[in-house]
Amino acid sequence: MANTEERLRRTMMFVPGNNPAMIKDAGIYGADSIMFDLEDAVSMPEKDAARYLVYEALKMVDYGDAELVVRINGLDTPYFENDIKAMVKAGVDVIRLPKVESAEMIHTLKELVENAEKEFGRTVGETNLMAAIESAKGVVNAYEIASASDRMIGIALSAEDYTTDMKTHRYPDGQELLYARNVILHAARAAGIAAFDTVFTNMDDEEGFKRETELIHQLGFDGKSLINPRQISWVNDVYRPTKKEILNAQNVMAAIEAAKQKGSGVIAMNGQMVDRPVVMRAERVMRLAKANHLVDLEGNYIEE
Ligand SMILES: CC(=O)SCCNC(=O)CCNC(=O)[C@H](O)C(C)(C)COP(=O)(O)OP(=O)(O)OC[C@H]1O[C@@H](n2cnc3c(N)ncnc32)[C@H](O)[C@@H]1OP(=O)(O)O
Ligand SMILES: O=C([O-])CC(=O)C(=O)O
Ligand SMILES: [Mg+2]
Repeated sequence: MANTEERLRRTMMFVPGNNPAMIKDAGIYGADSIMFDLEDAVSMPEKDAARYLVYEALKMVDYGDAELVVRINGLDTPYFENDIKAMVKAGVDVIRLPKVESAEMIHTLKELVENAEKEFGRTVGETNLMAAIESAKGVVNAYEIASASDRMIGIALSAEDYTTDMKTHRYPDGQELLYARNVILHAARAAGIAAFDTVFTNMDDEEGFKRETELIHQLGFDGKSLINPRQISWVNDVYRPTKKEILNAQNVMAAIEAAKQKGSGVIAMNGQMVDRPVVMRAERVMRLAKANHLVDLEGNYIEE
């Protein structure tokens, strides 16, 4: 299973695959993952041009440390096979398949990706996969989808299509998404991969966006799909650990190190038991602290 703790994936920003200016500058905003879209942001007559544009960008543009994801067209379209070939040839990090409803769809994707890796001389196994779940059937089959391949790094809720399938729409309190969010989270965690929340389409509603992000952060999502660069800092604000959380994490790491010296995996700290799960949470806080430049290279808190 891919190790989802290797990298932070708080922000996965959609970039329309037919927009050269947005594609060129997509790296400057600091998204953890940049997701070029060949699917619903691109109209039918532009599919081939968008594929070519994204292929060239993947090969030519320096996006720094960002993870590079491409949302290809669905398996029910005439485009996905060419999408897979071009993106694998260009060396994309992750292929995101939309509208996934079964493990078989991931098996098909995996086979085509593997064939393309062989055809274009890439290392077999280097292309990671993820699935967007956009229907009732996808939610019901979330665990079999999440565990369908050891290339899977995550599953994402796609609430625009999902609420359409459910014959509802999106409400400010998100009640209509609660079941799907919980199922997707449990499926991802049970499979040992990442869980991503859906896009928030009103770009000017900072308050509503932050309310939704606080909810998905509380539930345990790794991050969120975004449509606009201004949403990146709003997510990072919610995911940024506080000074108190960082200092506590440092104390936990020091306490468990002291316990290890004495040959124990558990120790008491200020009346609280510190064991493996507490240490794993502390490690995640420290990763977030580093990503937010709140600690120096030795892990010491940097006072503002
Ligand atoms: C349901 C779904 O399937 S959602 C996924 C598919 N949808 C998408 O991919 C849409 C992604 N988002 C966008 O295309 C755009 O944000 C829009 C069209 C919604 C709004 O665009 P704008 O009105 O230009 O937004 P805004 O004024 O905030 O843009 C500010 C800057 O950020 C850039 N920008 C905006 N959105 C993006 C983006 N998603 N990726 C990269 N750059 C972006 C703009 O080009 C602009 O750059 P500039 O200052 O150099 O000119
Ligand atoms: O993945 C997303 O959040 C965007 C999307 O396709 C949807 O909501 O249907
Ligand atoms: Mg969709």
